[in-house]
Amino acid sequence: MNFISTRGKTAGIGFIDTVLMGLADDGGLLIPNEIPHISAARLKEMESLSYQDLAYEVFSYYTNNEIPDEDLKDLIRQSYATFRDPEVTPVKKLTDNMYVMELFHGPTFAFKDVALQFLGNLYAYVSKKQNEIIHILGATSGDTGASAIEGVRGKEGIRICILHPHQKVSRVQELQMTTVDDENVLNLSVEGTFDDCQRIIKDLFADVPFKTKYHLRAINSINFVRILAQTVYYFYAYFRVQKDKPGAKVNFSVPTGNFGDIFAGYLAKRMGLPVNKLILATNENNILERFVLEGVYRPGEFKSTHSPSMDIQVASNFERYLYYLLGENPQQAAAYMEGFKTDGVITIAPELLSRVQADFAAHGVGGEECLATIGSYYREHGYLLDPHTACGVAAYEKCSPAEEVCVTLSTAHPAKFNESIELVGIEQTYPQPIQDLFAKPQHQEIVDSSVEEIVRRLESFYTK
Ligand SMILES: Cc1ncc(COP(=O)(O)O)c(C=O)c1O
Ligand SMILES: N[C@@H](CCOP(=O)(O)O)C(=O)O
Repeated sequence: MNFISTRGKTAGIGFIDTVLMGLADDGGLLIPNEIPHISAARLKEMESLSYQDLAYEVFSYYTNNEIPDEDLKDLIRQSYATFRDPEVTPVKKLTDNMYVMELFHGPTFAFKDVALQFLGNLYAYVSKKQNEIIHILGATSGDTGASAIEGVRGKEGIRICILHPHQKVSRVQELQMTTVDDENVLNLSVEGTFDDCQRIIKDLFADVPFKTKYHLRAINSINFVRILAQTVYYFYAYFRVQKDKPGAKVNFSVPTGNFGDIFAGYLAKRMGLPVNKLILATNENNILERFVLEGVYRPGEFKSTHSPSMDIQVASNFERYLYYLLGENPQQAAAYMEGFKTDGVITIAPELLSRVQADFAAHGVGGEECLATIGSYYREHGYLLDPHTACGVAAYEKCSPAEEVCVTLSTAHPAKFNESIELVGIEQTYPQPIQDLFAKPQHQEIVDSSVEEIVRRLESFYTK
C-alpha cells in the first residue's frame, strides 16, 4: 500500500512519510491508494481481541511493515497504558438499544487521546530512529491541543506550537494547554475563531519550503494516522454490541466538527465493518448537516455554542469524503476544492446527494436541545453527558429508529465543560487531575490572526 493525495499531485508515499508529511504537498489530504478489505470470516475472529490487539491488526493493514512488529506492539502498549480504563474505550448500555462508547479515559479526558497518545509516541520513535527534529504545529478548538501537548511535553527532539482561538475554548481546556511549563511547548492564543487557526496552519503546511525548512509536523486530523487510530474503536464497539445483541445492525451517532471522527467510521465501514448508518451530529455551526440534507456545502455565520470544540465551519476532512464521493477522482476533487476557495460554496448533483444520504443521516442540535438532553439523561439514566456527547445523543434520538441499535460516541468528559453543565443546574465533582489545574500558573501569548505574526513567532520558537 502507498498513500496518495486527494488532489492527485503528490506521488505515492509510504506510511512513515505520510505521518511526516501531514498535509499533502499539493495542499490535499493523504489517503491510502486502496482501502484494505477485511473478510466477514476474519471480522468474526477479531471479535474477542483486546483493544491493543485490535489496534495492532488494524494498523498493520496500513503500515507496510515499515515499523517492525515488536516496535509497533510496544508503541500501542505504551500509548494505551496511560488510559484509566483497562478497556481503553468501554461501551456502556444506557437503554435497550442505546449504547455510549466512552472515549474520554485518556490523560486529557477527550477522545483525541486515543490517537494522539499513539501519534506522540510514534513521533518520538521516528525522531530517535531517524535523528529527525520534529516541530509540531497544530490548531485546536480545545481538545486536540491539550491532548497533543500532553502526548509530547518534555520529549526530546520535539517542539510543539498550538494555536487556539482566544477565549473561545472552555476554562478547563485553556488550563490544560496553558499550565504546561515544559520548554518545548508554545501556546498561541489567536484573536479569531478555530477556522482562522486552521486556515493559518493549512497555509503554512502548504508552503513546502517553509514546512521543509522548519520540519513541520501535523497532529490535527490532517494527519492520516489520526484517522487510522480512530477507526479502531468503531471495530471495538461493534464487537461489544454483537456480544450483547448477536446479529444486530449497528448505527453510530458521532458528534462532528472537523469531520475526522465520523470519517474514521466511514473508513471502518469501507474496510468491511458492517456499520449500518452513520449519524452526523453537529451543533448550530451546522454546515455539515446542511450538506447532508441539501447537498450544499457553504459556511454559515460562526456561533459560540455549548459545545465549543465543534464550533467549526470549514471541516478539514470533508475533502477526504468528497474524494470518495466523486469516485476517487483526484482531478474532480481538486476542481471542487478550487471552486470552494474562489466561490465559497460546493454544490453537488442530486445523484451524489442520494449517495451522501445513503452514507449519513444528520441533525444540527440547538443550544436548548443540547442542555435539555443533558438534563433528561441525568435525571432518567443517572448518566452525565458532556455537551458534545449530548449533541450525539440528541441526533441519535432524532435519526435512529427506536428498533435499531445505536452507539453514540462520547467524545469528552463533562468536567471539561462545566460552563454548560452548570446551566442545567447539575453540580459535578472534578476528577483530581482537572481540579489540580486551577492552582497552576498559565503560559500563553495572545496574537492576531495574521499568518505573518504567527510565522514571526514560530521562527523564533523553532530556532531557539
Ligand atoms: C469533544 C469533541 N467532540 C467532538 C468533536 C468533533 O470531532 P471531529 O472534529 O473529528 O468531527 C471534537 C473536535 O473536533 C471534540 O473535541
Ligand atoms: N475539535 C478539535 C478541532 C481540531 O480537530 P482535529 O481533529 O483536526 O485535530 C479540537 O478539539 O481541537
